[in-house]
Amino acid sequence: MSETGLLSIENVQKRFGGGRTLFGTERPAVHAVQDVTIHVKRGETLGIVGESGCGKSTLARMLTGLDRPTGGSILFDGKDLVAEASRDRRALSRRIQYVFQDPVASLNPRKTIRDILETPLIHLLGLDRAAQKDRLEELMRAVNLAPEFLERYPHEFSGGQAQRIGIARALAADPELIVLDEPVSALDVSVQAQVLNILDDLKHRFSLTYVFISHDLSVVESVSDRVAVMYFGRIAEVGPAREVFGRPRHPYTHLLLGSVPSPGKRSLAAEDATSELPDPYHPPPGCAFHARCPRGQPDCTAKPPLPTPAPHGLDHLAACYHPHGESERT
Ligand SMILES: Nc1ncnc2c1ncn2[C@@H]1O[C@H](COP(=O)(O)OP(=O)(O)OP(=O)(O)O)[C@@H](O)[C@H]1O
Repeated sequence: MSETGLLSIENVQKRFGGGRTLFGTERPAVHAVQDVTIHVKRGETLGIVGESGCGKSTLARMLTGLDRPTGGSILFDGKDLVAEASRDRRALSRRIQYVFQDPVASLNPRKTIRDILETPLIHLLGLDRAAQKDRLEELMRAVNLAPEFLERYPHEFSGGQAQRIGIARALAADPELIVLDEPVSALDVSVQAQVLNILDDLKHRFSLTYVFISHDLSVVESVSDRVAVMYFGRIAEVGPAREVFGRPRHPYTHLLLGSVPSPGKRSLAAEDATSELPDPYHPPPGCAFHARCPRGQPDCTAKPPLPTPAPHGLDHLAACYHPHGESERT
């Protein structure tokens, strides 16, 4: 794996609402993403995990230029992503692609698979007819679908096949980075494994970098080189996957891992832990996890803790005043 940084997310914020109405009253604001800093190397898979409403999709949309941050910066290959998106949206779409959660809904029902896959080949890559034909066949082979399927419509496919088409569409642009937002959550477990295998194969074959978003801990653990655990819009913990899962430092990560129903089945853990999420319009002072935290102390309510490196490694950070220590490995 190359050590070159491809994506630098620096103190990124996204606020929805806020400001004042025409009559001068304050509009309520939600801070969907706050002070998020993550670096992704070329060839790496960054997993982002957290329960519903923690800001995962908002972050994903900012990474693909669909939403603008209200603060901080996102550098893609050294260049400001927001500026690139407004200067040449098409060039950015070529390099960064997005795969959606709902495979069937994300495909235009009135278009054949050929039309769907040709669009990026023509509009983003400008390929001629002969090159399009070769590339279409290559894309179908890459996602294990027979070329005959090109003439069919999305509703004729199962969820797993439709997601493979969604992946082929992302791949058609010949991107460097693919942001996968809950790409297997809508699929049966047996089908999830097929899609994950294809993603792994494609990543190596086409030297891709992935940002893989999921509430499913076991999926994130199986695909990620690094993992960011999000809570209430912020990074609770980030580090190499084996460290975050092997010796979690943040009490929230412990809670997620501890609510695992049975060995090897972590799929519901994030959802199981969704009790008492703070009100996003009235965030608590200090650490947002404090009220649920078994290690909470009075100092936790002063101000939000900053991500701090672990004694065992500078690349394993936890935003906690009282993190679990080296001796408490799970
Ligand atoms: N367009 C919007 N306007 C106002 N608030 C929004 C908007 N989009 C998201 N939010 C709020 O921002 C917060 C983060 O939402 P987001 O969808 O990013 O979370 P998520 O982790 O992806 O959740 P899920 O898995 O349910 O999609 C939530 O409180 C949500 O209600």
